[in-house]
Amino acid sequence: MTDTEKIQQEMRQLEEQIRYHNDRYYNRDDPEIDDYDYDQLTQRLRALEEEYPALKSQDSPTQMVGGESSSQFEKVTHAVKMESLQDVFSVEQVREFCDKLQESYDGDYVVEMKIDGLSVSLEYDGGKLVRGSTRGNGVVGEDITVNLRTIRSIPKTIAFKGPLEVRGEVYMPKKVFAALVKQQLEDEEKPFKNPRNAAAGSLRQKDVSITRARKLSIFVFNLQRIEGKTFATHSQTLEWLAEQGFLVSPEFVVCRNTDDIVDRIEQIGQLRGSLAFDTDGAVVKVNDLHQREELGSTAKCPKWAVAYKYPPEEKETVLRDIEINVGRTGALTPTALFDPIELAGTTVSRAVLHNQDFISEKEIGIGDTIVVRKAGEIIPEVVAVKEHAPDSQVYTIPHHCPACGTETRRSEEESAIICPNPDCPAKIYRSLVHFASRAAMDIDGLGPAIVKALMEAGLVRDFADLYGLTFDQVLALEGFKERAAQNLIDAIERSRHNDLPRLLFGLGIKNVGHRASELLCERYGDIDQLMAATEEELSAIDNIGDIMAQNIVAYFAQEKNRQLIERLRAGGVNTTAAQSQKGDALAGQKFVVTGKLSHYTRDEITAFIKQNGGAAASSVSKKTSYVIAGEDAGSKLEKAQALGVPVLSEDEFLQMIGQQ
Ligand SMILES: NC(=O)c1ccc[n+]([C@@H]2O[C@H](COP(=O)([O-])OP(=O)(O)OC[C@H]3O[C@@H](n4cnc5c(N)ncnc54)[C@H](O)[C@@H]3O)[C@@H](O)[C@H]2O)c1
Ligand SMILES: [Zn+2]
Repeated sequence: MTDTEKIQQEMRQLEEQIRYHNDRYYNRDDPEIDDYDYDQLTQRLRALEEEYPALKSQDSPTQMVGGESSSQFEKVTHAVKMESLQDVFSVEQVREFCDKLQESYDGDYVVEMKIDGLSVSLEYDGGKLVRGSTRGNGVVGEDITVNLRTIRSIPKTIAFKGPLEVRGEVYMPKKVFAALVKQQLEDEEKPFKNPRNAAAGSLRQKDVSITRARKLSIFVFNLQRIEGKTFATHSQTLEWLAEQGFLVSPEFVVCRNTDDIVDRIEQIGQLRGSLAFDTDGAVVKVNDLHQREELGSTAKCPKWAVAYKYPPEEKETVLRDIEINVGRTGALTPTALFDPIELAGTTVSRAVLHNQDFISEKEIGIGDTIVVRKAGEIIPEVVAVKEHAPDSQVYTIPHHCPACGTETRRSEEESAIICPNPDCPAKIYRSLVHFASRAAMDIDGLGPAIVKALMEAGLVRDFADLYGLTFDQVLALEGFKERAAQNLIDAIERSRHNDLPRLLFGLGIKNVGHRASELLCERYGDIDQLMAATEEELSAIDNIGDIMAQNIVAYFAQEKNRQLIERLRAGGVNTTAAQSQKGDALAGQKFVVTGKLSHYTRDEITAFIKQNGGAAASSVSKKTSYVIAGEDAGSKLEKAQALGVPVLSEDEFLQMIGQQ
């Protein structure tokens, strides 16, 4: 291979890697690598493209903004392109940027915090919020108005009555993120990696109640478009937007020269750990709006701004021990315990080591000096071994389960070491904790410590045993007074009446999360129907994959599990679903409900649509199959008539689904 060919090959490989990570990050909200490592890839590709312009691909990912819009949402074409930012990784590069600008510009700059969230556009007209959308690929984004309406810090009405579009960053406060991850770990769900992905995953949701529960917030950082008013500088627009009720870029500072800019970047760097939100950099912007126009943009970024990215903080410490925990599925997970260090504003002394491959690859041994990194709010991770201890050996996960002594084995599919014993007390313990957790059966007061006590007293060996517990048995446990014992018995009693998705999730069938449980229960009215379902039937349901279908069938094929279900039923636990789907009569059809209805509320009608396999949208388009119009239906009805979309009365719709 010639040198040129080698470079070309490297470039194509980098493009492919970057595209893969873009998809995980933007489209699936589930990145595999952290931003720092991702930025290394793009920097390398950009450097090669600059050096060898002839080898650069037409559609190189360095020229593209963000991701694709999901077909789950209506598309929105942005009136003003939502650009990305050119980023730099050293203060020298910030100076270069300013020096170059100052050849033609001698005005002020604004330095802002770069909030690590998700970019959105908000459009107002007549003083009302009329539409909100994601950035998407910068030109076409997704209509997420209903989701954005759940965010309290987004004003729904403003004093200004003209057309207005602003751009802001939706984020999840650090505290909310920490609580969410804690809950996800308790429920043994895959936790979000950082607040940015949590915000994106919460916002791009079909189920608006999830968005609402996630307590997102926003900072508005740009005036995209306005009619009937003009401004001279960016800082004036931010001040005016604040008067209109927007939360604008926090503590933005106007700087006169490069030294002030650099000082401010350093100050923000100091502040980052103590802020209530996650930041991944500082943005330097030309303040003069006329100058911005003059400077214009590249294919992807404005030329009047630059984003400085802070390096992730890394520290050295000594690895003192490795703790092994046996999870619900039997996987032995190793956790590093090291001398406490301060990282990104918090004290850390633990980091997950994932699996044996991770440990072997990095040659991690107890006593070694290790490097630990934490980028913003990201869970701390061991980057490398800095120095091996003199007698250090690469750690191996034990060959026997620390909880039951059974010989462990390697599960290739998860590259995990697992305890194969179905009666392993550690597994039972974790399953019971999961079963009782908030997202599952929600048995208040049945936390890890009580589960342990019940197991040690020999009272509980599986879920069904919980429903045979008596007041006297609980009272006899150490530390239980009458009141507490009664509360626990009452909470167990309440859980008998839970809807089926909770029970299903609580069973802990591999890969069957909270959402999947709901989907399954919409399709199957009770557990017997679900138990009778075949793999083909299950995997035909939207969002239920082949593997999940296999796991469900395998779970119910086991005699032991079938008996467990019978015993739960005998213990009075509800096994029917309240919200089961009646059919798929409306499959593939899209409805818009408008006006005042007489028999049902709009939400109820929407629920009927969904139960029958249809989809409900908030705005009428050519793709709308029917508009269901009640009394006083306004503009949506007019639009339907203009587009020739069929209009149904409430009664007609109810007849259609066999309700009348
Ligand atoms: N880990 C991964 O796999 C992966 C994959 C793709 C992208 N990424 C990360 O995503 C980023 C690239 O994404 P990008 O194109 O959105 O660029 P960017 O995040 O570097 O910068 C642009 C964004 O900054 C936001 N922003 C926040 N505060 C702002 C402020 N005060 N003023 C102006 N803008 C502000 C805007 O929403 C804008 O969209 C990089 O940090 C990269 O590391 C990571
Ligand atoms: Zn075991």
